[in-house]
Amino acid sequence: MSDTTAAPAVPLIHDVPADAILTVEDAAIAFGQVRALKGASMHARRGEVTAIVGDNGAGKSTLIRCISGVHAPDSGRITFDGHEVEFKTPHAARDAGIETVHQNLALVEDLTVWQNLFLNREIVRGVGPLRLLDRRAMRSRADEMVSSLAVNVPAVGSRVRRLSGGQRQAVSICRAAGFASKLIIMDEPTAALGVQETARVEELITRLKSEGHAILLISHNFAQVLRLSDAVWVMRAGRCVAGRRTAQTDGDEIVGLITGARAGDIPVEAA
Ligand SMILES: Nc1ncnc2c1ncn2[C@@H]1O[C@H](COP(=O)(O)OP(=O)(O)OP(=O)(O)O)[C@@H](O)[C@H]1O
Repeated sequence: MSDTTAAPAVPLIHDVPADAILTVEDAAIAFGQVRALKGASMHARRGEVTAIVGDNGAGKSTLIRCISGVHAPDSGRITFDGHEVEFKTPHAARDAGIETVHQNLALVEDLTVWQNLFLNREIVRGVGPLRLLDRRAMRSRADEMVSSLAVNVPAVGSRVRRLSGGQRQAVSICRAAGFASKLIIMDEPTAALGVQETARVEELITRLKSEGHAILLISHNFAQVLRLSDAVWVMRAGRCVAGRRTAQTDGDEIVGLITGARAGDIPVEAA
């Protein structure tokens, strides 16, 4: 069964469509006494924007940190691109094709756009023990990355500290998209942006989707979620309590699911 809105006939955690690139099943993690995830299950399909929404403290960031190798869940299972995975580090997740655009963007202010694009994945050249950074190759590849995504950044030689919030976000997204990523996770990508910059970043997200990237989007902005996403998962108190095709839901239902005014319908084990 491929429709997340349908009631499961058997007590599976949830039904997973054949084109899922990511599946999280029953992920749990505690930080001391705090059970941040209590058996969260969700999936994301290839070539779609999948949104995760929920109130503050619902577990959204923790869930994406488990997917992106920042935290190892205490229990549960994550399947990515057809394989069960246990990422020990963000680097391992990146190697598998999962890129994350964090809220703090992780850019170095005093470095240029191209240096940030290649941070920790520099191109080196040389023979034998003599290894040199290939600045020319990185600059030219950076130019290609920026122009292929048509992102609104000035020359790749500009220092990040001179860029606007939207331009920084674009650099960060460009970095995530530029390295053959299969899944791009974005945590509140427009929270700090103005109206026009938000529109540009949303265009960029739509373009990445049309190029085949799967995108996992955390956003508190319901209008944005309804505009951009194909599917939406609602988290409450450490669980994904409902999954919907976005076209089949609306803001009222989502708010009700977030607050608990509407019961969730994904079966979960007892607390
Ligand atoms: N490293 C940590 N140590 C202790 N508690 C944590 C840690 N990370 C998250 N938590 C707790 O886990 C719960 C879920 O937090 P999380 O940040 O995942 O929620 P969220 O849905 O992303 O919230 P927000 O929308 O406010 O960012 C919260 O109670 C939070 O305080």
